[in-house]
Amino acid sequence: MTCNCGPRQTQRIVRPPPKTGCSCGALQSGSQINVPIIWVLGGPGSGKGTQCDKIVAKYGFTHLSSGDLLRNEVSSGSPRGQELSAIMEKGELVPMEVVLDLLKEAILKSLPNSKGFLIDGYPREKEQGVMFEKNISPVDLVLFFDASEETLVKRLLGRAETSGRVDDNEETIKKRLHTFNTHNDQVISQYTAKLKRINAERDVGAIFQEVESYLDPLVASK
Ligand SMILES: Nc1ncnc2c1ncn2[C@@H]1O[C@H](COP(=O)(O)OP(=O)(O)O)[C@@H](O)[C@H]1O
Ligand SMILES: [Mg+2]
Repeated sequence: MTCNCGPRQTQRIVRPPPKTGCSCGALQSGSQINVPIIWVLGGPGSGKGTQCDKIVAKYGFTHLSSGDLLRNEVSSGSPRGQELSAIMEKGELVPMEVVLDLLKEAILKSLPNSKGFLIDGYPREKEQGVMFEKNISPVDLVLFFDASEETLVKRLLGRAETSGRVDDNEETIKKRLHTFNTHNDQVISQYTAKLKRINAERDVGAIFQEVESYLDPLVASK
């Protein structure tokens, strides 16, 4: 017996067109991003937050930390926040869609007034980077703060004394470092010309000088 409804597999997913002229489908609102987008990468404790604060002070960029967005969701007490909390306490990565949604919402909210975006601690996995560029915007620059495991542990244990973060304890730190090391090489290997590998063992000021040498030309060219 033949059936004329056609095999289910052939059903197409039709994406709605973006509301404005952009054919790449980035950002559902149709808003174009014409300010710099910078990913800030590095192991936990490598100084991403510290450098982002200095970048914000000089360039007025919007700093979005995926970790902070997630921690805000946790402290909102929503059911999604409770699930996230359990994952983060284990030092594991939360589902990709959740982080991407939170970032997208935050970018859209700040877009009208932003001079640029620092995306701190994202992407953690190769696929997260692919999804970001597909769904939000291409990245302009990838800053990678490179420090040894020994330095990272030392700084995080220092931060633990004041941060109150549930994941700043020795056992979770080790798991976070393991998670980071497992994924990071794959993430950064995707980017060649845009990737700036910065020696993060130095003092805060020396590191920032190098950061400025990448951001000044970028800002001038946008
Ligand atoms: N270049 C540096 N030298 C020494 N300590 C640093 C440096 N950068 C950051 N720190 C300290 O290390 C800890 C982790 O820094 P943070 O910026 O929170 O890292 P991340 O955001 O990458 O996890 C903080 O206590 C911070 O003050
Ligand atoms: Mg941080």
